[in-house]
Amino acid sequence: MLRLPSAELHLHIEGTLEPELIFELAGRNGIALPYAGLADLRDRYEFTDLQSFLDLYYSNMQVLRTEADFADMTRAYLRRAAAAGVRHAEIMMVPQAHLARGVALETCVNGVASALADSEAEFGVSTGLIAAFLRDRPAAEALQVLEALLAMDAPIIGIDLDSAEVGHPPGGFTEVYARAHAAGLKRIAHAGEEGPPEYVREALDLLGVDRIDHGIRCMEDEELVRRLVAGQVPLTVCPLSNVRLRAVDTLADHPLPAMLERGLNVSVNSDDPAYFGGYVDDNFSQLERTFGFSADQLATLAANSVRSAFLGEQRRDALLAGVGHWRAAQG
Ligand code: HPA
Ligand SMILES: [Zn+2]
Repeated sequence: MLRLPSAELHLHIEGTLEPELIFELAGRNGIALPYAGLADLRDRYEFTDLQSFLDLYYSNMQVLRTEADFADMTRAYLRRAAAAGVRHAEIMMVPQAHLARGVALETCVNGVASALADSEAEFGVSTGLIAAFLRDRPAAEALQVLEALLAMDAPIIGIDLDSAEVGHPPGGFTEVYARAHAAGLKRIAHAGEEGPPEYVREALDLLGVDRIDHGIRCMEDEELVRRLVAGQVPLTVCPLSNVRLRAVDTLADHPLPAMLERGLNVSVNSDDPAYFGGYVDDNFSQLERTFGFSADQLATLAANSVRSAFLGEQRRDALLAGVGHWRAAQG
């Protein structure tokens, strides 16, 4: 069967480090991991909330040392994403987490960017790179890193804000977002994953975001839902992530069907696929199984992802035509 083509807009490249690659990179770099083996590492993928995931996620990043490590990780994701039907991927990386470990900005940026540069030819996946900043670190540090990225002419299309959400509202980062806007970058922020609807509103009003990552808690605020529908603000939803981080109890409790029903501009994304039980195709197939989504609903989700991507007109139209072709093939 033809794979549903889509754009993946919410993807942390460091969250694509599969256990096998973690061990391979640790071996290559002479790093002793605190796990008895692959099974022991996998056993730790039981999360109670966002923070319990972040602790393991930041710890595993220590295996990334060289440009080749970042490039290999990125290439492995692109290969897997292509198999999942992803035709365009906007990929986040988190420079501060690597700088804190003594890895140079050039090492991580150039490593990821080198794999992205070959992606369209190698995997048929067009790409964009997004720098994510840590909201639980000072905004001044984020601003400093943004300036360094601009100074090195890093090939980024936008910025994002991630990590521990509750207690770290978007409003603290207005200066960073204003600087990014002035530099011609797109603005994205995680909001409304664990944090309240008010954080979504702040991201819109104070940061001027073009897109919200997650945003699922908007459903608690009718006025906010109306505003998001009216503006067709893209919400990059990550269903399996929300289950694994206990933002929802089970997939059957996920608000995605209700969000679609309300006319919100929602797409399906994998977030940190190595940690959350699957890539975009896994998300789609579990949604289909749980909610019995129709071909029209699946095509709407895919078309939303393409329309919400920061793409040139030609590529966007080609990908939308692919979604139309998939829909027609479903009968
Ligand atoms: O889902 C997430 N939320 C916040 N920060 C993150 N960093 C990686 N994944 C996530
Ligand atoms: Zn995320």
